[in-house]
Amino acid sequence: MAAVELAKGINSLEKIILRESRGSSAEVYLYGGHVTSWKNEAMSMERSCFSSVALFKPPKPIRGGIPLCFPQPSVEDMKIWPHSYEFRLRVALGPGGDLMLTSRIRNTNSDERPFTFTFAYHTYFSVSDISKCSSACLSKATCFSMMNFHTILSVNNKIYDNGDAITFEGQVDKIYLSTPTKIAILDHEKKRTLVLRKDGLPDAVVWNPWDKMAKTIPDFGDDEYMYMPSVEAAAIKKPITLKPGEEWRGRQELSAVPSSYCSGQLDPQKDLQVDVLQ
Ligand SMILES: O=P(O)(O)OC[C@H]1O[C@H](O)[C@H](O)[C@@H](O)[C@@H]1O
Repeated sequence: MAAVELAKGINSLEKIILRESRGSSAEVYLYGGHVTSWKNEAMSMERSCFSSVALFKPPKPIRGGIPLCFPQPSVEDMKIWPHSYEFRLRVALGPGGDLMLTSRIRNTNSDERPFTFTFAYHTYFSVSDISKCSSACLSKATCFSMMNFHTILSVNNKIYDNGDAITFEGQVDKIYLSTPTKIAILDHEKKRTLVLRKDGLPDAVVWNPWDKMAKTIPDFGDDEYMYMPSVEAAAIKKPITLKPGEEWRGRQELSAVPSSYCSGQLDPQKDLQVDVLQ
């Protein structure tokens, strides 16, 4: 049976647990509207993950899961972003265990002031150990002859290898502009594909601190960069401006499927129209 439960989480922070009738579940901390867990029991996999050393101590954000990157005014934040807004986050689990996040942000300034913001669903995915599996999977990954997992971008349900697929081989922090609405993360080790669909969020961020930077982040385990890359649906290049009363909507949907892509479904000749900022 589908169920929604309010429970105490780490450090007594309140969280909502969603359970879908076929066994999928998700957990959302009310602090930050932060999804910390998304599981699909049918496939016995954790789909998103949070750091083992994550702090659950406001006002610090929680490391991992799906932090919402948006001005979240504390008294200090209000000094640089002095606005009033209503933010409604809808978190839903679909019948197949898909996780759907819909954010609605409305300008509630009582004067005539518009405000401007950028936004991202800073999604940390749970993937296999890149360094441990790469050589084995190199030989298996006949479709792409890449390392054990990589990201490809797809257009209109057809999957295209971009010929220079994004691989995680070192520190990365890139913003891809005006990407297709669907991004797939292929994890050959786990033989599964994580699919991110987005709406209202034209850009995408790909981030992984890799080993050296990971050691400098207090709430990120030294080795966790190997298991939790971040691929984020975002609106960055063109900030969103809302006048009082106006509302913006940005949606991200995640699903997980067994990897079934093969070379016949790929067209390496197709180029993606993606600008890389850095
Ligand atoms: O440490 P955080 O504030 O959570 O940020 C972690 C990372 O998030 C994003 O992906 C940004 O593009 C990176 O520049 C940043 O380092």
